[in-house]
Amino acid sequence: MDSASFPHPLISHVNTSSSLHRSYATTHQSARFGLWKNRAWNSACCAIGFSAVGVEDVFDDGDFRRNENGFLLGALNNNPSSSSSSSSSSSSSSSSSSSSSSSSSSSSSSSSSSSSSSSSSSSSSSSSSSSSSSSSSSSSSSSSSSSSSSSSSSSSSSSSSSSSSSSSSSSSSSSSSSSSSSSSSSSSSSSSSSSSSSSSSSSSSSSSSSSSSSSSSSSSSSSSSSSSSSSSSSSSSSSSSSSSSSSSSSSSSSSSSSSSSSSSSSSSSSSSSSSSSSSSSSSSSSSSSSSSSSSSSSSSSSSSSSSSSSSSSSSSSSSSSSSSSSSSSSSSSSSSSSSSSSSSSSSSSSSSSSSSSSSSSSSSSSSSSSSSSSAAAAPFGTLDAEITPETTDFFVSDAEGDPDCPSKGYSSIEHTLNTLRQGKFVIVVDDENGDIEGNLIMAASLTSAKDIAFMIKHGSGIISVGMKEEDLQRLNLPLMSPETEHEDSSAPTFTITVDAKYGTSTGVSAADRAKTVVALSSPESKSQDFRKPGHVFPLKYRNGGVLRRAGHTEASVDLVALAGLPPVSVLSTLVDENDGSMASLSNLRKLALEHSLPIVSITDLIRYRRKREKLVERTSVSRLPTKWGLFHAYCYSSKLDGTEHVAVVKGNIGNGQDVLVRVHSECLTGDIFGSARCDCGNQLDLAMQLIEEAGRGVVVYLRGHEGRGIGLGHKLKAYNLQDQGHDTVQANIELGLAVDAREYGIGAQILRDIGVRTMRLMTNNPAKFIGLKGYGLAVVGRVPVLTPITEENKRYLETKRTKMGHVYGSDIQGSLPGINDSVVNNGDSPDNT
Ligand SMILES: Nc1nc2c(ncn2[C@@H]2O[C@H](COP(=O)(O)OP(=O)(O)OP(=O)(O)O)[C@@H](O)[C@H]2O)c(=O)[nH]1
Repeated sequence: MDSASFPHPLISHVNTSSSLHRSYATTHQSARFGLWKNRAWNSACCAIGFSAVGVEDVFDDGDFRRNENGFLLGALNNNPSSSSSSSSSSSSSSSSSSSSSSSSSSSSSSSSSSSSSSSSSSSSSSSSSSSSSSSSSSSSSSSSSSSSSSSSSSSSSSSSSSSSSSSSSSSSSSSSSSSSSSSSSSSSSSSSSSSSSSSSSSSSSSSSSSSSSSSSSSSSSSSSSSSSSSSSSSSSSSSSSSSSSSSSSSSSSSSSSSSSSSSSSSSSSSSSSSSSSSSSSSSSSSSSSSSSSSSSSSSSSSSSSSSSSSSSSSSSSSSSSSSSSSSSSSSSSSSSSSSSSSSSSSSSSSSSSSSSSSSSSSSSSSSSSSSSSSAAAAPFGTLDAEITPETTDFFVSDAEGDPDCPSKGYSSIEHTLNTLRQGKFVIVVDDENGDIEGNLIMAASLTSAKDIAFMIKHGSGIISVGMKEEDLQRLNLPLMSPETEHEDSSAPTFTITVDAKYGTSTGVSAADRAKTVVALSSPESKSQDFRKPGHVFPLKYRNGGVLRRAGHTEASVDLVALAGLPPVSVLSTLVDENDGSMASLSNLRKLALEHSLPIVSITDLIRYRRKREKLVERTSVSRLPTKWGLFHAYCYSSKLDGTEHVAVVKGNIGNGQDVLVRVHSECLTGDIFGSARCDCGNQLDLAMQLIEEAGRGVVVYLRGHEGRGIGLGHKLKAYNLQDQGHDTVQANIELGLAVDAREYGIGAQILRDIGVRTMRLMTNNPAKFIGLKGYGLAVVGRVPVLTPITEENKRYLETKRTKMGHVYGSDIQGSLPGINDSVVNNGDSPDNT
């Protein structure tokens, strides 16, 4: 009948921990080349998102553009290590910068950085990164920066100034070196420098220099930090980490301090890493900054600056190593600082396995910095969070499946509807990735005694009737257990049972039950036409149907309604005729074959409905000046539940190509009150800032996503559990709630309505880019949204990485539902989850 679990991938990307523990692939190569053919991936994508190609057809005007690098062609940074750094400029004193280390058993590391500038383009990225270790040779890293200059006064103005400055800085590049010591910087021109540090057994040093930027009034400073370590790795690591953390804190404070001078966003990040065992090497990072008037980039120890007027920037980083992945062992982390996005230069290294990444960085804006700075910076090394450049090649897939086609082995929706119109049964199966449940369903209005006998023979014996709320109210049929409706969205919603009063005897025979079912389907029926309790079990359909809950009740009513029949269904769970257990998929298929019944998947039904129904309505648009700049606010109302969502739009979306997009889940505590428990507020700030800098983009703010869909009250309860030792995933489970009940279809439709066609999505969450694809949208790039890691949020972030598949690095270490899970928990910081 209806035990379908709420966490259906198409509805609420509820990431059960099991599904979340799956990783993309065991290797990056497989991530790059094998993933798309991976059936699990396909089904995950099919289930959660939609094929860009397929949906394009639906909307007709979808215009999908391939990544210019081409699918699968772009360099995937599969070097688990990378280096990152970021820098910031700050007001007077402080410094920034960061770095990461890499270890190499032997010797030196070189770093190079390159800066690239791009002028006009909106995108920029700066970056950072972490380090890598390689047993053999060297690693290099360097990186980049972002700048912020600050000037003047108010925070608001300053933020805009920072934005301008950072907008001027653009791009990042990365260089990578592979095995040997060479480093190549791929992308662009300008300066590169290298620094090297070496240490004998292990050392890490990081040096960074930063450049300053000054903007009109304010100053800038540069600083460098370096850390070195000596032999003992532990001490070195600790020292480096502490140094880095201190640098980070200083940088974060610098960001805030810069905010004092002007608030600009700047930020910094640092990272350090320590390698546990063997060695460490250093990396240097450089930062460059640009200001509106001048820009410079510098890199590492010696800084060379290039100036070009407006744009510029810098960054690069990379490291490489042949094979070892540092990410797991040596942890490095990075953080953020301002700027960037987009254009990534993907440089890649030549060597087989390594590639580098650079990335961009981010920052927190002044306003957010308060929260970030309020919490002590965490010692890095707990979160493997390399910052990477925007990537373009790991989630645009041809292999998502065509939503017009049924899943393999299932009947099409159209065929199913035709069958229902003829008064016949169909078998409805919930997601084959979960526990299978098959139900025999048909239109209640067309049910005969023979049909009920068939259901009794093959089913559980319980005959249920799916009904809409208004019909239940008309018949005065309250829920048997009202509290379950809200507390447990996965629970079937049985009302009190009934028998038709007229023309029946005991109510239990097939004929009597058929009469009851037909009576329930009649719009003319009244409450007094039924005896209560009885032998038929009405079930309350949740408004929105399978788009809200992927249950058999909703599926059956949706199908009957789509067939043009009164929206009342009859359904019964199919069981194994031999032992009474739940019928297996093969049993279901056998039954379908024997009786020529269509067998339909709820996943396909959801896809079918989503393709055809508009779920949001634009209700108003207004000008919205913000502290970041001028935006326009678009209000949308969900047709499913009336929730109002907002999209904040910058610039002219135009042809909708390559739009910088953030789909942000509501987090009252983080977004409004600056909670340091999570990174939400800082991410929102950063997204707004980056869009302002880009001059074009959209933040969709999804209400109802609070606490990953569990609501504010539950989230606060989850906080308490986390204070008692649970991680964020365990806390939700402990509360009996979904780990992640969010659904992104509404967000996708809002983006579509605004005119977005292809987007560079700012997220670290794979579920998001999967969930947003389709609807005539394609995700052509990912822009990491990395903000400072603090003592308060580091465990949360680490849990997101290890248990929820969030991707922080250049390598794909996160998980995606449906992909094997051997890699995710790779040993780093297990106790942090
Ligand atoms: N249940 C629960 N929800 C939380 C907690 N901290 C933040 N959230 C919610 O998590 C949601 C944000 O999800 P995240 O996983 O942080 O980030 P994301 O949006 O999935 O991914 P990004 O795009 O990378 O930011 C918001 O709705 C927050 O309210 C927590 O401790 N428990």
